Amino acid sequence: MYKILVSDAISDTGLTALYEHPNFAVDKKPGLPPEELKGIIGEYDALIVRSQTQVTEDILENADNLRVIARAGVGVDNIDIQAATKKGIIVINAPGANTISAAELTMAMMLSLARNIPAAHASTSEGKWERNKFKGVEMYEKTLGVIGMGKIGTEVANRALSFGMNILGYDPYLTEDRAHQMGISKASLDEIAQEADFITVHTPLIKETKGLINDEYLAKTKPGVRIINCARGGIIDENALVRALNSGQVAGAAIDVFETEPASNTELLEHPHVVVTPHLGASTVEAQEKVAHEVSEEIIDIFETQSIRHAVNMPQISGETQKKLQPYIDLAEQMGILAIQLLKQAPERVEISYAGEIAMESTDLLTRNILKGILTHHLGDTVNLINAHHLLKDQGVASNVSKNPKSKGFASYIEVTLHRGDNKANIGATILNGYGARIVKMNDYRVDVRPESNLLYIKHHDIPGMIGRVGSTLGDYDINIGTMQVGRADIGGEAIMVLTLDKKAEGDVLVGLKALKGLEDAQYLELPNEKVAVPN
Ligand SMILES: NC(=O)C1=CN([C@@H]2O[C@H](COP(=O)(O)OP(=O)(O)OC[C@H]3O[C@@H](n4cnc5c(N)ncnc54)[C@H](O)[C@@H]3O)[C@@H](O)[C@H]2O)C=CC1
Ligand SMILES: O=C(O)C(=O)COP(=O)(O)O
Repeated sequence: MYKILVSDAISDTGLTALYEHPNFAVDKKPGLPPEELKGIIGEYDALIVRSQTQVTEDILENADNLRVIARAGVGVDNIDIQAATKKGIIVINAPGANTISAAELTMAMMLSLARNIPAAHASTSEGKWERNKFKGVEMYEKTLGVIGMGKIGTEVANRALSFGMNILGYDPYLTEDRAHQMGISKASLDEIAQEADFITVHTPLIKETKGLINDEYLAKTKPGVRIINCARGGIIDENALVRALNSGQVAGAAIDVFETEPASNTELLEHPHVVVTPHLGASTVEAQEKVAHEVSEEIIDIFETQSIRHAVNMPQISGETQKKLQPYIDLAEQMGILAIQLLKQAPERVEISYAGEIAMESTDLLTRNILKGILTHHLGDTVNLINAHHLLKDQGVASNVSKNPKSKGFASYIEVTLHRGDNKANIGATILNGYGARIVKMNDYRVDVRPESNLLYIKHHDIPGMIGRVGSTLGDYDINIGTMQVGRADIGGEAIMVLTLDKKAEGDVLVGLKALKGLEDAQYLELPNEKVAVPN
């Protein structure tokens, strides 16, 4: 039974899949003080939050069983991702599920600003009739600057186009082509400052966007500009905004999100030209059901089938790339497992190279699988795909990944080399069309071995009778040989043998082999059964 803690107000309807699943038990405890959360987090396998719960490093210190933190929404700035990654905890979110709601709130805020609706409402409900005081402006033919043309920014731009606005979009990923297709203009931040009558921000809160709209930027804006923030508090410097509102440089601002929440900057909150809401962008029936439903389904998938779709601390790969990488995923981990056994000690340096078609794909997931295979040997089950890079660095191991789209004879080829001092071990592998995974290089010798559960690696001198002696020794121990491969550099020189066996070859068997004339070393290499694909 997996225990799930829901620590913010999340839609029960959206959580139905978890409530009804026999393998999951859900505890709903919204509004827990941090110390209480820290006290109980150790009991849980997954945590579901919105923006309120602050998932800090301190709280995660006690999260010994936690495998997943799910953000029922988009922004993950309330979660210490680095601390979660270090502990191997997957952080997922529900991108897209609240896009429409956030875009619609942005339009509502823009209209409220343009037509002074909240102030007019307050005055009218007090019995006043101040028709002149609340004269507004049209949005038609005005210029809207959209900073951050992601999912929400795009929906806002589309809606604003239908109001007859000219749209200037700024986003590091916005291309001329896409802007053209959408019927908007790609612009710089400065161009937006100079030309926009309304500016709305839709970026995440990250180092680059913190204080993006500050005194300096506001000084460059068109006098009388109106500013909207339905993204994250902190993208706009609140005190700078108050100064610009007081000077009249900014005619009005509509703010849904604040530097600290609940909001406490009274100068901003009480300003007559400001419209404020308490972080309501995603607060609709539809968005709340969708975000809760999405994270519930994904949590079930992660625990039941190990499939992850929206991890924030894992490489995001497209379905197409996933299909291409799939055959290599198990092979990558097998290569790591074999390479570390071959090296017989912890590596100081890991080199991974991708050649051919595979080098043209996004290979981070494969690298993580290789590193997981290597690190698990000494660090055990604490290693997973999330923390593999981190743990490698923590262990002081240098790593280098190189990619060369030119292949070395195979359509795709991966090589892993581990170094420690003068010692080195390497494994090269490929997927042969129609034949599956093959190890084609071991310690610089060419071989052709299917990765199977029981492998025997033998270093010997290239002298007559070697194969026979090894075969009969294994026979003495009742060990059947599946396949046998011999590789040698020069006739009569050093050589290797790689055998696939029907069972383990440990202890006495290795002692017996090592006693054979001409045999230098014998190593049993094991691949856990569950990591070995059914032979084809
Ligand atoms: N008020 C609310 O309740 C809600 C707020 N949000 C917030 O809205 C924001 C946007 O969400 P989505 O559109 O879903 O995310 P998204 O990831 O689809 O879009 C974000 C865009 O910002 C761009 N960006 C990053 N750095 C930038 C920079 N320095 N300058 C310009 N653009 C930059 C990215 O390239 C990306 O296209 C997030 O901060 C999210 O947390 C989302 C939902 C509800
Ligand atoms: O999804 C987001 O980024 C939001 O800001 C929504 O926050 P909430 O889930 O309403 O606390």
